[in-house]
Order: sequence, then C-alpha cells, then structure tokens
Amino acid sequence: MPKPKTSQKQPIKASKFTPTKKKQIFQTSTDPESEDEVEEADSSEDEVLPKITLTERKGDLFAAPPNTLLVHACNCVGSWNAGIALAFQKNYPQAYAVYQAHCASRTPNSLLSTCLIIPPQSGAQYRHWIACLFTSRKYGRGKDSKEAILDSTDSALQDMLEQFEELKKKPKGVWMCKINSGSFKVPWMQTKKLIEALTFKGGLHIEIVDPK
Ligand SMILES: Nc1ncnc2c1ncn2[C@@H]1O[C@H](COP(=O)(O)OP(=O)(O)OC[C@H]2O[C@H](OP(=O)(O)O)[C@H](O)[C@@H]2O)[C@@H](O)[C@H]1O
Repeated sequence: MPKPKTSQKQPIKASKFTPTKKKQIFQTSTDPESEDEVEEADSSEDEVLPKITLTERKGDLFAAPPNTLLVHACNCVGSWNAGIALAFQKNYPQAYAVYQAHCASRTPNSLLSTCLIIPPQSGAQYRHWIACLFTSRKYGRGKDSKEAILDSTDSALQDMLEQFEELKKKPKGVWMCKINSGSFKVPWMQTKKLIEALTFKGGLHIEIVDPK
C-alpha cells in the first residue's frame, strides 16, 4: 500500500529558502520525494556536510567502467599534447575537439578555475565522461605557480561538483589521476589535501588511479 501523504507544506523555492550558501552544498539524490528533506537540511547554518572520500590505487585511468567520470587537469590554451592529456587526446578524439572548441571560444582568464564536463561522445571507443579542470593558464615554462595552481584547482573542483549536481543523468563513478603532479609539478599530497577538504551533500567517493 502506498503511504498516504501527511505533509501539507508546499515546496519552497531554494532561492527563497537558502539565500546565502557556500559552494559545498551538493546533493546526489535524484529522488523527488527527498526534496523537502533536502531543503530543510539546507536551512541549517551548522549542517555538517560529508567530506569527499578518496582511495588510491595502482592502475590505468582508462580501464574505468563505462560511464565513469575521468578527471584530469588541463591548461587553458586548448592543448592536450603531453602526459596523460596526450593519452586523452588519442583515446577520446571527439572529446578533444569539444575541449579545443571550448578553449577557442573563451579567454584563458575566463577558463581558469572552471571545469568542463564532456559527456561520452557517440561513436567513441570508450564510453567515459571527462572532466577537464582548468588549473593553469598555460603549460610548460609558462605554467602558473604552484600556489596559483592549487587555488585554481580548488575552484575548478567546486565548479565540477556544482555541475555534477545539476546533471540529470549522472556518471556512475568518479576516477581521477594524480592531477597536477606531473607536468604541473605540484606535489600530489598538496592537491590531495585540498580535495579531502571539499564536501558534497550526500557524499562522493573519488578513486585515484595512478600507474606508479
Ligand atoms: N594511464 C594513466 N592512468 C592514470 N594516471 C596516469 C596515466 N598516465 C599518466 N598518469 C599520471 O597522471 C598524472 C598527471 O600528470 P600529467 O603530467 O599528465 O598532468 P598534470 O596534471 O601534472 O599537468 C597537466 C598538464 O600537462 C599537460 O601539458 P604539458 O605537459 O605541460 O605540456 C597537459 O596538457 C596539461 O596541461 C601523473 O601522476 C601521471 O603519472
């Protein structure tokens, strides 16, 4: 027997109910029944949101199951020409075209600290989502300082999580390489610490996969 509805209250628009919130307010549930509960929980200033959890293991990022979101760090000039980015270019040519077009239509400054989520492309060899975190304006010698890269990574990850929340059809899991730790030369432990400080409503697990 379906449970009779007991609540008489009308749904309250989030904009009215939660005027100022930090970015770390994410919800993974797509269950419409849970919307009232979510809005009530949002109203609490003291609400403790679950931290993002990470596990690290040796492996190949591209061995992720279909519909996984693969996360990597990118420059803002439209180039995936070295490191794991080059492997992304080879494995996902259609996604590379999307990334290039995105970069070509924006300035590096406007891209920095944001994230581009590319859904699986039709006809592609691998059915993966790709998250491009714009963590440095340029690459090589022109890359940003370590401090600037960490700062941009923090904002780009928050942007990724906001977009993740908005997706109607979500990726099945999230895998990430040790972003920034190769060409961008930021010690992995510093990026890791930053990711572990992020929260996501409903919780989120990220699997860190590295070949070494
Ligand atoms: N199959 C695989 N599975 C899992 N992990 C894998 C892997 N293959 C390599 N890795 C690891 O992936 C991490 C990141 O190392 P990367 O150097 O690639 O990236 P990054 O985030 O420091 O920097 C980004 C900029 O590097 C490039 O440009 P440039 O070089 O500057 O021209 C780009 O275009 C960007 O702009 C390191 O831990 C590698 O061991």
